[in-house]
Order: sequence, then C-alpha cells, then structure tokens
Amino acid sequence: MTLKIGVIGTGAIGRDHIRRITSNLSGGRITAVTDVNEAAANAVVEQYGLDAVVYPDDQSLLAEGDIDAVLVTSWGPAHEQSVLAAIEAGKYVFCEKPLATTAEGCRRIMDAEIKHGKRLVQVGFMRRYDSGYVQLKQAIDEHVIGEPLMIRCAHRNPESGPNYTSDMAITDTLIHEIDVLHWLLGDDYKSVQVSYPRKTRHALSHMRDPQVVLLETNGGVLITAEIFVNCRYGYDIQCEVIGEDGIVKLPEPSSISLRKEAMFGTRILMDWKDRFIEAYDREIQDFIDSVGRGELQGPTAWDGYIAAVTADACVKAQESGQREEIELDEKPALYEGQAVGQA
Ligand SMILES: NC(=O)c1ccc[n+]([C@@H]2O[C@H](COP(=O)([O-])OP(=O)(O)OC[C@H]3O[C@@H](n4cnc5c(N)ncnc54)[C@H](O)[C@@H]3O)[C@@H](O)[C@H]2O)c1
Ligand SMILES: O[C@H]1[C@H](O)[C@@H](O)[C@H](O)[C@@H](O)[C@H]1O
Repeated sequence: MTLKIGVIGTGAIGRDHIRRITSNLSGGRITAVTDVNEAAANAVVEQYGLDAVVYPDDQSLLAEGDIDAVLVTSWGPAHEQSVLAAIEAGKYVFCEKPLATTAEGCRRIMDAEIKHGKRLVQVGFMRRYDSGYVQLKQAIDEHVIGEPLMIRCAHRNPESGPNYTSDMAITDTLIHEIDVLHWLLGDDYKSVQVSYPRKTRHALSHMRDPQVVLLETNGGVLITAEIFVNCRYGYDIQCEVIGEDGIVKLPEPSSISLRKEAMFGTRILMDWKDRFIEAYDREIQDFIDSVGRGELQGPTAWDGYIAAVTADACVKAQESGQREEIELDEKPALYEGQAVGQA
C-alpha cells in the first residue's frame, strides 16, 4: 500500500522531506500540500512534479485531502494547532520539532492522543536515527563503558539567521541534545544552569553566543553542552560520553582525507541537511513503515513534552543565572516503554 501524505508547511525542511519521499524513500506519495505562502506550495508541486492538490490551509487539507497521514513542517508556533486538528481527524502525524512551543501545548496534544486511544504522533527528533548516536546508545546499553558519569557535547552552526534570538539557542538548537541525551541515557533531567562565556564578535548585537548549559540527570550524570551558532567554520556536532570504564564518542561524518600543500585534513560539512541526511531518510521511512503497520515506534508526544519542559527550564536558567529544577508530570500509560530510533 502506498501511504498518501499531506504536507503542512513547504519551507526548507518541508521541501527536503518532500524531495526524499518523492525520490529516495519507498511507500509514500505526496497527495496534498499547504503553506500560508501559497506561492511556496505551488512552487514545490511544480519543482517535484507532484500529483498533489494545493489547499489554502491545514483545516481544508485535513478535511478534504486524499490523505492517510500528514507531515507538519510549518513554523514552530503553528505546530500545535495542526497536530491537534490531525488527531481530531484521526490521521497519523509526523511533526517537526518543536511539537508545541509550550509544555501546556504538548500536554494538550498528549491528552488528545490519549483520548483517541492510540499513538498517532511522531516527533522529528531525527538524531535517534543517526548511526553514530545509535552506536553510542548500544555501547551505553551494553555497559561497554560501565555507568555513564558525564557527557560533553557541542552543537555548532556556522551562522544564525537575522531573526535568531538567545532563547532560540535552547528552543531551536539545544532541543536536539535535550531529546537525544535523555534517550541515550534512559534517564530524565533534574536541573539546569546556563553560563555565558565571552561573546563572539560574529553574533548579532541582541544575542548571547556561545552559551554553556549544565544539565544534571536524576541518575547524577552531568552534561555540559556548548551551543555556538556563529562558529563560522562549519556545522559541527560533538558528543562524548565518559563512563566508569571508558569513553565513547560520536564519530565524525565520513569523508575522504586530503593531503595537499603541506596540510592533511578532511572536509567539515556546513549544513544540517547534509550532516543528518541519512537520519532524516531513516526517520521518515520509519514513519511511513510504522503507519503502514498501524503502530508508530519513533519519538512520541511524551518526548516532545519532555523537550518542552526542559527547554522552559533552560530558558528560565538563561534569565536567572541560577540552577533551575526540571519537573515532569507522571508519564501516561500510552507512552510506557522507550520509543526507538533505528540504525
Ligand atoms: N529536525 C531538524 O533538524 C529540523 C531542521 C530544520 C527545521 N526544523 C523545524 O522545522 C520547522 C520548519 O523549519 P524550516 O527551516 O523549514 O522553516 P521555513 O521558514 O523554511 O519554513 C516554514 C514554512 O512554514 C510555512 N508556514 C508557517 N505557518 C504555517 C501554517 N500555519 N500553515 C502552513 N504553513 C505555514 C511558512 O510559510 C514557511 O514556508 C521548524 O519548526 C523547525 O524548527 C527541524
Ligand atoms: O532548525 C535548525 C535545525 O534544527 C538544526 O539541526 C540545528 O542545528 C539548528 O540550530 C536549527 O536552527
């Protein structure tokens, strides 16, 4: 069976997912699209030669579209409304991060899913599908390094856009570490503190960059996460887990090495789309396959909620300079067991 998919939001990642479904993946077909910028929706239909109807908004796409599932790839603040409408219509929904911009919004989505009685929502935390992170998780789960004690990581972007603000370092950028690290450790966060080193001259005047976030888990693991979104030299994701018996580290993306003019080196990628290209392919293929089986297995609305609660505490810690507590509601039964990523 071919899954008929509607896409809500045809910007950068919406187009990228349409490209992969149309040219790389199997079992899915784009049959409906919408964007508040109608020209963008029309352009993507033309660019990929889609046999798809362009709808004026998410409501009409969900009501009238010939679809089995939707991808929500609009701006973050628009996600909650589209996801709730998709659940109401009984459609499976893949939602890019953030699931909602507030913890209350994520709660409303969980409540709607619980009322529906079955998982319909997968959140776009694609790092769980990255083979490097999957290997780290395997090593941790198999106690290769004994108990994990500390994690050191860095999330570096070459440059931030003109509308990027200091809190987006958390809600837009660190949110990937927030998700993947609690998944790696199988542990929840307890507290957070944020510090600011000297500011780079490449950052816009209104923002703090870089930032250092210190997270502590319930199990006592200390995580230092550097966020540096104007590092200039590349898109660079680092993660090192220090355990009782050894250390495991995220591999560098594979690349040829070059010896030239008395130098030896490898290229560093510049774009998130390239760095995680295989992970995005796997997560969307997993969504298509899981919907086909009638049982989602990727990141859940509960994971979206954990990320939102943790991000709220991080933003509070940015402002207060103090250590802030992170407290979750009780985990609903619908989300028992750990959602997986795939190698
Ligand atoms: N998983 C990842 O690594 C990753 C990477 C990039 C972006 N994202 C997330 O994906 C989302 C989109 O990011 P982007 O980079 O594609 O942004 P973008 O600005 O390029 O595209 C967003 C599109 O959504 C449209 N839109 C806004 N509100 C809408 C609504 N109510 N209905 C329909 N369309 C609407 C806009 O017109 C725009 O075309 C963001 O939430 C972002 O955080 C995730
Ligand atoms: O939306 C993007 C995307 O999520 C990238 O993975 C992240 O590195 C960027 O900081 C963020 O702005």
